[in-house]
Amino acid sequence: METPTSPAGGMALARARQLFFEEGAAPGGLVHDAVWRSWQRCAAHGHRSGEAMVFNQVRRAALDALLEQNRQLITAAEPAMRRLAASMSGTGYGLILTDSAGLCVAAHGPIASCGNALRQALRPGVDLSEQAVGTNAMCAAMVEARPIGIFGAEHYFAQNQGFQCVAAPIFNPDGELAGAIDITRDTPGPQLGALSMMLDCAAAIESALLLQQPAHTVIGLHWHGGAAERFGQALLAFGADGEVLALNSAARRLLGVGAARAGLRFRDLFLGDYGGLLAVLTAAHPAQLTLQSGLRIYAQARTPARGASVRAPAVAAAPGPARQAASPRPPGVEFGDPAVRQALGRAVRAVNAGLPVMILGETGTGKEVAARALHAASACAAGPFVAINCGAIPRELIEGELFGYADGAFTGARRGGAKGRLEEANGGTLFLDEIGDMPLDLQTRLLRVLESREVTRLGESAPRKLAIQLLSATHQDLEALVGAQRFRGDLYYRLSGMALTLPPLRERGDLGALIDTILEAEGIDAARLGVDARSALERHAWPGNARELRTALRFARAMSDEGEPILREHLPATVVAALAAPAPAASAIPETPETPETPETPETPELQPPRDPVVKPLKELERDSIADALAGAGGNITAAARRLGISRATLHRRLQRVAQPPPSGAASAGAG
Ligand SMILES: Nc1ncnc2c1ncn2[C@@H]1O[C@H](COP(=O)(O)OP(=O)(O)OP(=O)(O)O)[C@@H](O)[C@H]1O
Repeated sequence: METPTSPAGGMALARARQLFFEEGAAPGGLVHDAVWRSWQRCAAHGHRSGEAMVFNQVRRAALDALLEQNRQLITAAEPAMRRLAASMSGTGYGLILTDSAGLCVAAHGPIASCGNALRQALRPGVDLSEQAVGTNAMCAAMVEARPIGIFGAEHYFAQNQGFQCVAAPIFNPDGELAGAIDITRDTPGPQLGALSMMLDCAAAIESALLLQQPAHTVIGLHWHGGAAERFGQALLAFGADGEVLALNSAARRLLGVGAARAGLRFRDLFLGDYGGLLAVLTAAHPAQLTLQSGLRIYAQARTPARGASVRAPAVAAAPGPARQAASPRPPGVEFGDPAVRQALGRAVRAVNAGLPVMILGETGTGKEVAARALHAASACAAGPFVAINCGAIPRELIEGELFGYADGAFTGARRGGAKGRLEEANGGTLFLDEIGDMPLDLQTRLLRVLESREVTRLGESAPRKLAIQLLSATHQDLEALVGAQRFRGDLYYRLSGMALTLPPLRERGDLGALIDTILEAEGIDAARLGVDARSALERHAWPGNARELRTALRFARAMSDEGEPILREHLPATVVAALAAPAPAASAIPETPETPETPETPETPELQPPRDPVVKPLKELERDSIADALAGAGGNITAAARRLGISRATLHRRLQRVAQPPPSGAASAGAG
């Protein structure tokens, strides 16, 4: 009688009800103990078995709040519920997801074929707690922390005795009760399959809940290295230093970990260290791990559904967790696109949880802008923001620049030594831009610093403590670089606690708002932008992304008279060229005949060899702006790049280009 997953015998149950409800006596072994305990709780609420009960739904405003509070659970349950709904179709079963208080937060059901009572229960917002509707499977399963079936007369209220229900509890990655999943019908009959389906469904929801959490690595565990598909079941999420961030129930069972896991680390569970696991972990092949008991088990990298894994740098624009962190929006920056806003909000949460965030995106998508915004929205906002462009520092200077040096460490070393950029970032954020360009030997050194959280200056032996928040960015495919052994896999894992992917401008939905924001930031009155010019901007594909847009608006300002309208002809040729390209429809006539015909849109917004007269001022303008910026910054490349709103690497590239003679046959535009 201890496993209430099948109904107690009819005679025994009738006698149990008589004993409990009429004689006030214990039903002994005539009913499952879990059912009896539930009856006792219902009696303690003051209910009588024969009284009329109703399925009450919370009010509209409370329903919205309830669904919002449980968004993470609902989102995690949605795929499994959809699949189950398909296999239940035509069977008379309904499917209910409740929160931990027994309130229905999602339901699927055969509305047409089921009876009125079940129809009433199958609505989000209905209070299905024991206090409201008496003994039921979801509440019993949550109280007993195991799957339970409640059949017919096991229900406390006589009115509910037509129900047959089976439920399994759902625990969140902290081991706390999140809710229950339940399958119910109002016709008698065998319950074959219901229990196992609820168990599997609860496990799938728990895994989905875990995969919603930002984590450095999520691994799937199993005791044998055979069937790869089983690696999804016991999941374990680690932070960047091997701290256990989350486990699902299957992992708790496998590892014998209870709800409390504060301070639990990789080495408390396994022999060896976390870095060792990272070195061998792949999604394709099981890696062997040894438990502290000496037993061997197998681990594989899991690719989470969204955003939070080392193996999945892409951040999908899927609905996020219930408690969204506010997306940062510093002045002069536009993150109006919902996918970008959501991804940034998640990244703020990751940063504040101590996870390093790797920002991915094409050139000019705003990776540095995003890094600064994350810093400004983080708990370290009061500390320094130190950006290092790993591709721009000359090879021979990089070590000293990053790690600092002691007095007399090398010829020309500053007296008294100097702090490196890493030390400068202490208490704040270190932003490693163009991380894919970092030389391999420095990657090794950087990895050591990040793991030990200590830095040793060149020529010194005593390490200094470092407390930094880590952000990095690249436009390269780092996984491919790891595959080609040009980037260390362990450093990649160390840096990508969460990947934040910035979409290219052509895929963003906030181009109009971004144009206005940049106009304002550049001090250009938005009213000056003519309709034709705006529509040209809106139709351009922006291969150079936000940077190209900013440059185009600066160009338009330079080409137009102060206070006069900005027209299409004031825009760079590359932008209006898009309009001159053949339209898919019959007519390829440009909107304004005076627009000069320009060649097809070049791949990058940067200067192409001058091919028509309109390109000439652009190149001259670039050379002049660079010269101005360098003059204003006293010749300092970093400061000049900052003035121009470009990275140091880009400035180096552009300096080289403007210094080059024009290609033969081209107009002598701007080569200085
Ligand atoms: N969200 C935004 N709102 C306003 N301006 C933006 C935004 N994103 C980028 N920009 C502008 O675009 C330019 C390029 O931004 P940023 O340097 O951050 O790009 P990036 O992706 O780091 O480029 P790269 O890969 O070449 O280093 C800057 O002038 C910046 O001000």
